[in-house]
Amino acid sequence: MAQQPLLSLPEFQGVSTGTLVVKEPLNFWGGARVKPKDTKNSEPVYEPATGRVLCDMIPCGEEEVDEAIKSAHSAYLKWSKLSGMERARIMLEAARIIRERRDEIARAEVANNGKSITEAQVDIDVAWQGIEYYAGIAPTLSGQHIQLPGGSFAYTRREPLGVCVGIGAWNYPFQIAAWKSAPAMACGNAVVFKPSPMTPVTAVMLAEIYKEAGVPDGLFNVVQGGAETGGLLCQHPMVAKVSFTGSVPTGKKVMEMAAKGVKQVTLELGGKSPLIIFKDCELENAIKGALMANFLTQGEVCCNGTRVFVQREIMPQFLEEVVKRTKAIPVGDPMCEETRMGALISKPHMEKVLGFIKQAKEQGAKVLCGGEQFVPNDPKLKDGYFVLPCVLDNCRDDMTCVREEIFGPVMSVLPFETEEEVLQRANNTTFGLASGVFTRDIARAHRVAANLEAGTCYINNYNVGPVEVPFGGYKMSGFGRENGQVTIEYYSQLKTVVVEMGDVESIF
Ligand SMILES: NC(=O)C1=CN([C@@H]2O[C@H](COP(=O)(O)OP(=O)(O)OC[C@H]3O[C@@H](n4cnc5c(N)ncnc54)[C@H](O)[C@@H]3O)[C@@H](O)[C@H]2O)C=CC1
Ligand SMILES: C[N+](C)(C)CCCC(=O)O
Repeated sequence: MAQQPLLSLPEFQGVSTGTLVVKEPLNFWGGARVKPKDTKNSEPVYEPATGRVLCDMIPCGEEEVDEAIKSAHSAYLKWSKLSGMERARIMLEAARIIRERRDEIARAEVANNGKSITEAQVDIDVAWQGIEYYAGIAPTLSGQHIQLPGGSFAYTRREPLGVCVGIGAWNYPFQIAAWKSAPAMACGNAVVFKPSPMTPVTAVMLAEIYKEAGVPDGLFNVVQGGAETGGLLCQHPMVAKVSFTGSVPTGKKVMEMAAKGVKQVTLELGGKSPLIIFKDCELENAIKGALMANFLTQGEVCCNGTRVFVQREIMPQFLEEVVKRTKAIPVGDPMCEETRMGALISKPHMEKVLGFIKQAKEQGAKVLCGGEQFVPNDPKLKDGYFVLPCVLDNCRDDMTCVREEIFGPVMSVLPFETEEEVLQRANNTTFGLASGVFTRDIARAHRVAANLEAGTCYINNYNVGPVEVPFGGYKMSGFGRENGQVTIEYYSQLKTVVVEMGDVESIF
């Protein structure tokens, strides 16, 4: 039965805040959208900017997860036989279609996630760039030839793993689906992706685009659901690998479940990253860097530099300027081009973030700006989950706002005196996702980068994420990498073939 592609439905065109209603099924396997079998556990999905119900998320059960995985496996058998050039051609076509439909996808993302359209467009660009990048790598995958005595030799083959599961978070729904599927597919794997139950809308768009580009049916599948569905995926015997983005506690559970089946795991977990600003920095850039490190996607970014260490001598100028610019961030309707900060993902999450700010005040922090719920004048936004971006002064290292991941628009500022002291304080955390340093002293910049315990260190910038560059954590922020050439290692395995050219020399 021919299905109309979801993207061509009128409901996805010219979407503005408060207008999108998604009725189509959001599961996808065997090359088509699939209606859920049992709707009894359905959960409402909200539009963060309005608090309105956007659609229902109907979780997949055991039978459906099994169907999706089997469909992935049959596609894997075909896809893995193609040459890298053949896979690349299809992936490049998918990247092209995403570019062409950037606006529709970005609008759907904004309706479901609440981030500003300006940011969502960049996210979609980064998604197609990831697919394009791994399309470029696919034809280069190769093994090694090793000469042995007597004319014998060995060679290695870089082979796919099989069916890979991706489990995504709600902060970058489309981009995470692309970042996980692109390297997996370039290596010849098939993918079953489960988005966060709060952002089920855009992953199925990616599935339809891959289909349109020409992947075999079943190569990229979407199953909706929460913890239970995620658990079924991690424990399924036909799954070879799980790549997870989310919180540390859930990451641990995923790792435990995967361990039972000796499945490979990539974990992209949370952070509480330090950004260190020395007095010899170019202050204008450091201020811009601090804003970029804290306020993208309403602060809901795993690698945000939320502990901003500022050398004492420049603290007054830094605070004055950062507060002025934070107050000037236009918060409101995320579909408007001028908006720079939209709504948090959910009401409970907004309350959690406001709770962190309240606790920070109780522990002695001073709110220099923001930190309150915001109700825009536009009546359709009155039930949205908006929080004004917040700068906290008088912070100490032992405060909850400095130790725990808030995942909201909250910057904690901490003074420091010396390089040695700030390095020790910056590393005094169980997380290790990212870090940043602003200084004009080249030697200091590289010394600090070498001594920070984090998977990424930005020198004189923050939160730039080119797809050519590996991204991932140290310590409890996870392991494995996304993006960059190295990620091929995490989606493939090496087979050694040993070839005897003479007779077998047996000792028996
Ligand atoms: N590192 C990052 O990028 C992110 C970090 N977070 C942090 O996590 C907090 C909670 O956010 P959540 O979305 O609830 O994160 P979460 O870690 O609970 O969920 C992430 C994904 O894992 C799935 N999941 C949940 N339990 C599972 C289980 N037992 N087995 C398999 N899959 C499971 C979820 O359905 C979702 O798709 C946030 O407030 C934030 O601090 C959240 C999202 C992204
Ligand atoms: C795109 N960038 C670099 C801001 C962060 C993406 C990582 C994430 O939070 O999932």
